[in-house]
Amino acid sequence: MKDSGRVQAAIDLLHEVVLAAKNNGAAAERIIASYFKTRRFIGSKDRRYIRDLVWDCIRLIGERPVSGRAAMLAMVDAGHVDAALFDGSEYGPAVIKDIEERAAPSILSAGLRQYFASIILQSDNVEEELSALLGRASLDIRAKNDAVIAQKITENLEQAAPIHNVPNGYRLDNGFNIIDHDLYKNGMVEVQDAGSQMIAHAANARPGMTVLDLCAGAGGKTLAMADAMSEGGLLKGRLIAADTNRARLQQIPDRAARAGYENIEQRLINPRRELEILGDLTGACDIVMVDAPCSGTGTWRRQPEGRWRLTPKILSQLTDLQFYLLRLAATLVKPGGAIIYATCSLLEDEGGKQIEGFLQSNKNFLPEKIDAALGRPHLNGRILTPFHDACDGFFYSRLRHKG
Ligand SMILES: C[S@@+](CC[C@H](N)C(=O)[O-])C[C@H]1O[C@@H](n2cnc3c(N)ncnc32)[C@H](O)[C@@H]1O
Repeated sequence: MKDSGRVQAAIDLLHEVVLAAKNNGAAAERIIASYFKTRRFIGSKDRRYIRDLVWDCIRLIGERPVSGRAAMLAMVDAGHVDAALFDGSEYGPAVIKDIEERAAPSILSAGLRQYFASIILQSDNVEEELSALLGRASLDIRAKNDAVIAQKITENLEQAAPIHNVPNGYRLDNGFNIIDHDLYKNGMVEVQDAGSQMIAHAANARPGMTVLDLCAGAGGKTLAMADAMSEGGLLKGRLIAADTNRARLQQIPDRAARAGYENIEQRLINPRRELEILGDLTGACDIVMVDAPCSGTGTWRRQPEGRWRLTPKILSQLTDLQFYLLRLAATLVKPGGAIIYATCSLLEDEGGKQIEGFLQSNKNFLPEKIDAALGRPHLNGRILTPFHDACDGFFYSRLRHKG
């Protein structure tokens, strides 16, 4: 493939990503994968070139561009792509006109910046904090809490470096193929970002408890809590994974079986009718984990096109849902029990402000200090950021029912 053809292919892909961002469509990663799946004739070198160009371009532009071509013109303006490649050839992009709409480079839109947590906006390193949101994500794994497994990792996975201040957390080079490693296949390690691991820790789940993971997804935090609830390799107590998304929930049995936990309950719930399925747990849970749907501003390292999706309307729908889920959790937790609220977002509305609002209208709950060496305390909870903590960005809080 000529370079001009590669640039046009990247423009086509970017255009699909722009439309998906506008219409709440598929993630960029999925779009790129399916593009190449239907074009098997594109060789591996060309694929890599096109893929890198698309990701570099997405990272460069903070605000949704009008088109794939406008996005690529920003790459030209920034000196990353040679204007001569817009050569009007059969497979190449049309020659650049004097007046053409082009995107502008930025980390994020000016309108979005104001929503970030005050601890970031008022920090001496605000620019570094914001640029780190688009940095390269690491590949983190969580090992089962077991001295024998720790020894096996030292012996058989010498590439894994223990993550400072994250118990049982290890970091690998990004491209490392952990999925085919025996330690993964045998359920001794799971892929999980260090930040997510810290949130599961904060739940402080123990054997014998009744624990509900209300937004369990594919079970990342459920499995970490199963480990904390196990004795002699067996899960003791009740661990219930609930979610409104069937496809995500269906991934839990295989993952749980690999980790050796057969008795995790799964419940598919209907949005706004959750108590039809969860009613029996009313006032019965020692811990309710609310890992709520959010804007994902803390995970832009993995999904940088998330910046092109977020609108004030979407943010407001998300904060409404988060508040609703917090109130729902309050009815499910037992007197003396705790809610762990988390979002992979660094926006105040989805973090500290959300908890403030909840505590104002739920006088039965008190925020609890979280013992953790990673992150910083912030507004009745803790905040983790890619710049400060080298993990995805999160806000999390622990709320104790007064009993
Ligand atoms: C941040 S993700 C959870 C990630 C998961 N806890 C993990 O550690 O991998 C949020 C989840 O909330 C789910 N969700 C959305 N609306 C919900 C509702 N009304 N009740 C429960 N879960 C909901 C979504 O389907 C999504 O899987």
